[in-house]
Amino acid sequence: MPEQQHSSSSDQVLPLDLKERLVTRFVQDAIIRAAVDQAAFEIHDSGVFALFGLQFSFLVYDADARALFCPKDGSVFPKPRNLGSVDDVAAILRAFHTRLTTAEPRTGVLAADPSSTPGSLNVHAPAIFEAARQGPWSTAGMRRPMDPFVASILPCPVLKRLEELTISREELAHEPRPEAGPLAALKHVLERAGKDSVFTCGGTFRSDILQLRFDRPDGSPDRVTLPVRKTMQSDEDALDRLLASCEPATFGYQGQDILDNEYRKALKLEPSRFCIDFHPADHGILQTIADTMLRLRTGSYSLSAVLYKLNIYETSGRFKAHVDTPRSESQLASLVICLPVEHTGGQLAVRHAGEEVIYDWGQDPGRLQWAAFFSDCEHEVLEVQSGNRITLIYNLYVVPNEVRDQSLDLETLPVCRSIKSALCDPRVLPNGGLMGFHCHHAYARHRKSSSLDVLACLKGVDRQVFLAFRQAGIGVGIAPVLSQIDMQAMVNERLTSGEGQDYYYCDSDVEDDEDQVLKPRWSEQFEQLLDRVQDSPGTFEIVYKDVENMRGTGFNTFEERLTYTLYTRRIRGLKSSLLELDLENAAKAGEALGSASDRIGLAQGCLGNVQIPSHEVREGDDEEDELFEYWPRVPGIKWLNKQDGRDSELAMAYMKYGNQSELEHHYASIAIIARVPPYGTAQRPASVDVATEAPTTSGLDDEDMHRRIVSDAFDAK
Ligand SMILES: O=C(O)CCC(=O)C(=O)O
Ligand SMILES: [Fe+2]
Repeated sequence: MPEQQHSSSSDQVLPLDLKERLVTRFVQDAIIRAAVDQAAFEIHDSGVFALFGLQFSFLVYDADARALFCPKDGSVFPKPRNLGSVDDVAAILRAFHTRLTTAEPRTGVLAADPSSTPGSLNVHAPAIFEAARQGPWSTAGMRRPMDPFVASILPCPVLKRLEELTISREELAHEPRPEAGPLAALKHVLERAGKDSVFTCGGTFRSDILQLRFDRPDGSPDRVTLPVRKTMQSDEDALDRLLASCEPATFGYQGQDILDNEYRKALKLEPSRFCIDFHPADHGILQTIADTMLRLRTGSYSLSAVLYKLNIYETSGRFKAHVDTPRSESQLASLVICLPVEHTGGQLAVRHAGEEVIYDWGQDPGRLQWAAFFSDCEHEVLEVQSGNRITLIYNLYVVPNEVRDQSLDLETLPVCRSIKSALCDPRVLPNGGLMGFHCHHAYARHRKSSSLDVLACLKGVDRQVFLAFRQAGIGVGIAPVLSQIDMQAMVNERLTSGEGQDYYYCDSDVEDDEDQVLKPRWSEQFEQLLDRVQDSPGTFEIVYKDVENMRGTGFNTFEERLTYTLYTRRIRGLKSSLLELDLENAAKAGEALGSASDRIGLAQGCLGNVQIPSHEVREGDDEEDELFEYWPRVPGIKWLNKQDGRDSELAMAYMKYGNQSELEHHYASIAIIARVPPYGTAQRPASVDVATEAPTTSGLDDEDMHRRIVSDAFDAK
């Protein structure tokens, strides 16, 4: 947004006493937390807030002067550079206050006039305005009543945004101190990129008159013209006949089709029983989705839309929170097109990682309106208040045209720059090793086999991370992981069931083969393991540290934590798949996932059907040896983020509430694993200039290097 709009003549001028109140209160309470690259916010009981902009050369800090992240150069430093004390902050805020003159009427953002702010506090409101505009937002969930005046000048979008971004004093007190060290900046960028990544987008357009043809229950053809002309009784009658031709819509609950009006009150028509003279590709919708949600240009892939259902929600219709059942591994997103039929209510809420976007289509019944979202995102149709909400549902599949994303300018992505600069840092994995990133999205997997083209299907920030490593010439693959909740459940189960269960092999192929099923008794097992581990001190330290690091994660005893570590290492270590990964190109990466799936198995849904490569167990081998081989020698993967956020979503538990009962495909949590060569070797980037050409992969062909990295990774010294 151009800057001159901040001070447009329609802006409201704040009364002085409010300004005083705002600022006095604010300064008194000045615990201002560094935000990332857009704004820092603070809301107080009175609804007072402040915004700080993009151009901070320093960051405001709390009284404890914790480590800060500086968005300008990505550095993280333990103490503020430019600020001495809270008083300094207060002085700057006072200067800001004198210039706090306007409220942008549409967004309600209070703005300082950028031209008159002191250089040290160069508030760049456009970015803030942009963030605030990204609505629509709802005020649901507001924690505190707003000052009435502030409320009157702040429409919902900003309230919601501020509410989301606000960090209360209490929360701040409990926040872990920001991590220092060479990877801190990268971790921060990744965290933010995950939060900022677009998981849904929508739009609206005026369409021609549409003809929706459908089969009546007796099979005879019929049709309705849209938009329904209010004055035409024949249109209304046709709509009634359409309603009468639909069936009640079920939903999938734990593998069964359930009809439950409390959960889903809707009518549906199968695509075999209707057709419409409209296709989303004709209106540029697919292109917009590809541009916005994938940020990749065409050429490397296409999106294809396959009509899935027609849904009708009459008054009081709804569909509570669910995650769409994936129809194939290449299903990337779901598209909802709202047909021009009058209704109110029935908003579509789409959620991911704590963010929510609401589409309210009742306002403009003359237009076609649409929303797309990544299929692993939870969504919900709120209750329809009046009229009929009629939607077409499409599944969006990705169809790769060629393997590489040649058209992507990676240097435009902060994630790519940060990964590159971390790789150039000699302190980061100086001897090489594995670096891991837990994907923000879940991915559809086929239960039995996988032919997934990983790159084509990666979503949002996950895609950026994968590409960034590859662009830097680093071998990178993906691996299935179990969620912490799954692990917790499994660990508890194992610990409480006296008899060990078939926990090493749950693969139905090997289930019946008694010889291949290990049935340890945990305590003895642990003791033996510990003995073994303690014999090799280097290894023990690594493992012990990992186990200890899990304090506070819900695993209370050492034994629980060790069990967890054992599991996760066995899954995440992925010894055999990583050894065989040859991931210079995406096609191979696709294969690698497939083979990883065959050999390692997957954490399936929330119940964690853990499989261990059956071919790895040679008959007659000592079980202890097997165990030892899998576990203690695998040193830790350097994780760039925590595996969090998704556990609380329905994504992993969609098998509880899907839009369909069939479970051929399921969502799996996956991680991106990069094999980082030792610092100083030719295969490791040494300069932060991000190459814009296609990556050189010659380094990765170096067999010796490959072996060395892998053996470094697995044979702890
Ligand atoms: O009709 C809608 O807006 C969404 C329907 C939906 O989520 C589904 O059919 O799975
Ligand atoms: Fe759905």
